[in-house]
Amino acid sequence: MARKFFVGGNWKCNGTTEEVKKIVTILNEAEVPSEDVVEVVVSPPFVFLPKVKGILRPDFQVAAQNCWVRKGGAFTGEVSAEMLVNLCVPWVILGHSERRSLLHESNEFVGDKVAYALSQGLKVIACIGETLEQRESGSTMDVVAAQTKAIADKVTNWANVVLAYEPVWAIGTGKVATPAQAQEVHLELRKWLHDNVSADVAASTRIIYGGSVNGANCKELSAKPDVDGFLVGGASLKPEFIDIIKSATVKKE
Ligand SMILES: O=C(CO)COP(=O)(O)O
Repeated sequence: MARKFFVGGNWKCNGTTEEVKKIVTILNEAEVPSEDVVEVVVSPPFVFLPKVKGILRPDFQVAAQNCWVRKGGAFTGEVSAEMLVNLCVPWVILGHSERRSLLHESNEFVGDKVAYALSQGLKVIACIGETLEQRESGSTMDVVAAQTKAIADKVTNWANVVLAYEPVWAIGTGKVATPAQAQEVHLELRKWLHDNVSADVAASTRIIYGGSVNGANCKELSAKPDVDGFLVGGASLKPEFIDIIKSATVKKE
């Protein structure tokens, strides 16, 4: 089954009303491949979501950067999956490494969040990835397999899940994984899905790469057979995000 290229823009905790307008204007004026070729999802901070959704071109979608693990209620400061559904926000990013490390979100907590968000009808960009220390000690695959297993243990239907492999050492560092490094982990993850979930899920689930992706390095990465798109941080706030979207048409090796 062909996997449609997916490009996510994670704006993280950035932007003012003015900057948000500017970014959306750039996106809206860009000529990019059609929705049949590439799925584009931008993820502003919660407070800008309704605004961005209201002015963004209809062929692009929005994602929240997080949501609460269960039904909303007395959880000060949290935003529930139900609220996102109510606002017609179709996607949510869960398990980002910044939340795993800074806010101590465990594999199990992320797995619960993914399952709950899916149960409410959201589509999920689920993030996994190893630290530099883990890579250097040779445990990359063990780490990403454990993170994926915590999700797989709670999820039965993978149709609305995109798996984002984001090595922590590559995030915001300018130190992008080589295309060979990304391909190696993506292929291993696909094998893991094949052996532990199903052949269908392995073949159809999009595995996207994140970590210092920019307009210059995206083409080489997107040529790799198991790189089904990107989750972009810093460069998603700049005009080069358009070049990254366009890398959807790069021929696979
Ligand atoms: O964390 C990321 C996307 O979620 C990647 O961030 P950078 O592209 O800024 O390295």
